[in-house]
Amino acid sequence: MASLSIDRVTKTFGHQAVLKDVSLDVRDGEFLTLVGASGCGKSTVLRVIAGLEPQDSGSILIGGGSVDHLRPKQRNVAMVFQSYALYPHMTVADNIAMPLVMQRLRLAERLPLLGRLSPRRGRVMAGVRGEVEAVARQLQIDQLLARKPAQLSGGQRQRVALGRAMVRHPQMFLMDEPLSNLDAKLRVHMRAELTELHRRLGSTFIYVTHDQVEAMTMSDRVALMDEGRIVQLGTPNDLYHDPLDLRVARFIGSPGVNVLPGRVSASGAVEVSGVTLPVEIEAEEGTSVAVGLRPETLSLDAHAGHPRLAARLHSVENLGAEVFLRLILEAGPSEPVILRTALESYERSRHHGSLDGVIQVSLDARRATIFDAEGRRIARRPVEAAVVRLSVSAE
Ligand SMILES: Nc1ncnc2c1ncn2[C@@H]1O[C@H](COP(=O)(O)OP(=O)(O)OP(=O)(O)O)[C@@H](O)[C@H]1O
Repeated sequence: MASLSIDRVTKTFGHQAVLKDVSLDVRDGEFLTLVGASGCGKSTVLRVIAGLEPQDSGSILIGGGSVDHLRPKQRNVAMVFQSYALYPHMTVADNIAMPLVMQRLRLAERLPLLGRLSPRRGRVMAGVRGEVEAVARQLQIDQLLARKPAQLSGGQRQRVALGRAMVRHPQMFLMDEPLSNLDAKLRVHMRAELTELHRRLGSTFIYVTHDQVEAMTMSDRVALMDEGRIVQLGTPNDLYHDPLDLRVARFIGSPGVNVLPGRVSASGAVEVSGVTLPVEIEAEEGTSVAVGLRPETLSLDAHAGHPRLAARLHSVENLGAEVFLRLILEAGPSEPVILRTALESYERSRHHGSLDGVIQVSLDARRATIFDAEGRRIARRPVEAAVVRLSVSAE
């Protein structure tokens, strides 16, 4: 177990700057996920931590000490890949044992015939077998130890790859899209298994994925990367509810955030799609802004103090417990916005015929996030709070 500190790391391939001044502190025992679109540099960060790729500048510290001068083996970190990288001709037991065999037997002792002559080999291998069995029991693959990888399911193969990483008791686990070869159902199952494994081992996990659901469901904290930089580092809740950049708002969440063009009024309020949001932001009158509205901030039911947008129903996606409605705003962009609601609310509105013709959609402005033309979040405070503050200071 160890903490990790990445300090102003840069990396260039040819003329392409792939990592641009990346800094990141990961706590001992933390599950931290690097998430971002393909090519943003996530795997390169992992490879630099592992020592598989030297950085151009900056420093990597594991457990408080620099590892810049250490070779991959000496860093005592284990990497788990999407392609399980198992040896097809070896049994599960031999695959898991491999790192220990390489560590503990000399070259001659590893040779099939010559090795048998070594008096040490039997003792070492008995110990290795015990450790392999213990790890296999933890991963519930102990009944598969005699099989070859071809005789395993995808999920079982991934567990063997995890076992091979665990058996070394590394300081930290580096995982590069380990679930992306699995089908959707198994991925959901393995997400829960990995979270549980992390809890049991108490080790530091650095996990790379382009799947925001994996990042949101498994991690203590998430670092969202774009074009070689970390755009935001925070808890899943921070990234979802409090994105500091429009790229974060757009990347996190499914269905995605609605983004509407808005304009700052004379009072500092935001006008969007024909309504004025009861918020006050720190921007000049006339400034163009982008208003981020998560699908659950829109509602079919009227709420006191919530502005209402006029819209027409475009299409309905019923998931059983909840329903996504695609709506075209009467005063807004031509592409639909998405409203997420409980089935009962949808059924009620449908029953009352209020989904026919023009629908009044209420909007919870307190949960809207507002961004400037560069996509940076603009600070805001609710008007009600501002009014209270003004009246207090006037007394
Ligand atoms: N060894 C290399 N030589 C040249 N370019 C490389 C090398 N490794 C990575 N790159 C480039 O660096 C960029 C970042 O790659 P990286 O694999 O870190 O991205 P990623 O975010 O992990 O993407 P993905 O999700 O597709 O794996 C890409 O444009 C890639 O083509």
